[in-house]
Amino acid sequence: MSQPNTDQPSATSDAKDDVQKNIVWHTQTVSREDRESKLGQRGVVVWFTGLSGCGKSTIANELDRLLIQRGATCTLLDGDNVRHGLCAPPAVLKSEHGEEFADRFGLGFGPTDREENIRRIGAVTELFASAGVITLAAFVSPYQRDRDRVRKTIESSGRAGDFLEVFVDTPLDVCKQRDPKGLYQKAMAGEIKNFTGISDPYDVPPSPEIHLKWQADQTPHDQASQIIAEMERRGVLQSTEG
Ligand SMILES: Nc1ncnc2c1ncn2[C@@H]1O[C@H](COP(=O)(O)OS(=O)(=O)O)[C@@H](OP(=O)(O)O)[C@H]1O
Ligand SMILES: Nc1ncnc2c1ncn2[C@@H]1O[C@H](COP(=O)(O)OP(=O)(O)O)[C@@H](O)[C@H]1O
Repeated sequence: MSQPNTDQPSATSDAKDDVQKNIVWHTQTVSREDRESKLGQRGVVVWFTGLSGCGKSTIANELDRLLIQRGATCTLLDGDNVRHGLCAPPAVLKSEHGEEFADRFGLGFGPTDREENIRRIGAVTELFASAGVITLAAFVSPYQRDRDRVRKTIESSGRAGDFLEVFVDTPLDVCKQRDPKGLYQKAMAGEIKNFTGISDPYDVPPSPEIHLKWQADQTPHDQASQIIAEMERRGVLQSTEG
């Protein structure tokens, strides 16, 4: 957070400081541990990152299904869906809230908008994880700095190891070939700007907890099972055996 300018305080910065001073953290009666113990699980965040079309949604959906099947309480936040509500673009907000509001709070794909997108989603995953829910999040999240900030948020409200970064490492050429929504076609034709992998950068995670390297013969079920095995190995998910 930036320090206030004490030499020439402006009315605006004073007002902002006052707002902050008047917001006080309230400790809750029911603890995170109480909630986790009731659910019989640890509230962790499994964060999928990778290019559009790499398989984040497909694998996350399969993982969600497998976790539910074994009795876990989990939820799935997915980029395309969240960008219809919590992180809607200006055009969606405009009719209901007006142009000024839409310009201020609507999100696109520029670097600052992606940063705010991931910040909002990170805050939501923290709320779910604090409630003891296994939270799956599937977002391009191309910037390492933004992903690291979410990790810090999750681990500082819970424990080290509560954030698992899953890098869905599918080559750009395979993603382009799949092109399930026709977006690469449009991006290559210059019809979509700032498209990750084409006209926008992607920071390869240097040390993800789980690295899903593309192999032609691997199914989404194989990859989701690999994640479950790694969660068990790390002790963040109870094994069903024994
Ligand atoms: N410019 C650009 N770059 C990347 N992706 C784009 C873009 N424009 C639209 N889309 C579609 O929006 C989905 C990505 O949204 P995210 O919220 O995951 O993006 S980000 O994390 O803020 O980078 C992404 O979803 P997935 O294909 O599921 O990854 C695309 O369908
Ligand atoms: N092993 C695999 N894992 C994930 N997706 C796969 C796999 N093989 C093929 N696909 C296909 O690739 C596409 C991936 O799209 P999607 O899951 O929406 O990716 P993302 O969410 O990363 O944009 C889907 O059409 C899916 O059926």
